[in-house]
Amino acid sequence: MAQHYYTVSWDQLHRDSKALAWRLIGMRPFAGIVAITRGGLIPAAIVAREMECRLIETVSIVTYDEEERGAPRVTKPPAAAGDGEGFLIVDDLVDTGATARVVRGLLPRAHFATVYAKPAGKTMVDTFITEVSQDTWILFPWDTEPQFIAPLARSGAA
Ligand SMILES: O=P(O)(O)OC[C@H]1O[C@H](OP(=O)(O)OP(=O)(O)O)[C@H](O)[C@@H]1O
Ligand SMILES: Nc1nc2[nH]cnc2c(=O)[nH]1
Ligand SMILES: [Mg+2]
Repeated sequence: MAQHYYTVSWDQLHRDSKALAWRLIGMRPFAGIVAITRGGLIPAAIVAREMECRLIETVSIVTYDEEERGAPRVTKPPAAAGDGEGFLIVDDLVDTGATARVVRGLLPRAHFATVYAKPAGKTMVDTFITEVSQDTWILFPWDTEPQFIAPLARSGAA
């Protein structure tokens, strides 16, 4: 179980994904983007919009069940990205790097970008925006919803 949680709002995800696009835009024109589903879908859409890229491919890979890690399982390989030459891979985050290792094996020549990164996996990606500690679990807006919190005075703090 994670020691800390880092909650990312829709606004923040949009800002951080745009920052990723800023970082990538000068690198080279990419022929297309490969989104790693599901987590990479929304960051990939934001990056694609900023880079005016209209060719989006997907690779589907399942590594976690909530916070429980398993062996990465490819449920749909990328169909039209060859060996990755000229393509940009986008995922929401790299944690241990296990998912990235498998996708790099499928698309060895692609540029790999994530919005968030943890220390154990960050060397697996070429570009990322924000680093969090290894014992932090990132909570994305699609995994959360606002809820009522009791006033401090009722919590025994006063
Ligand atoms: O670096 P790793 O330790 O491999 O972890 C990173 C991967 O884990 C999450 O995917 P997940 O397997 O939860 O599937 P999802 O994208 O469908 O939520 C996340 O979206 C990354 O793809
Ligand atoms: N939502 C989420 N999925 C993950 N998969 C691997 N690490 C994480 C994380 O920190 N947050
Ligand atoms: Mg994922």
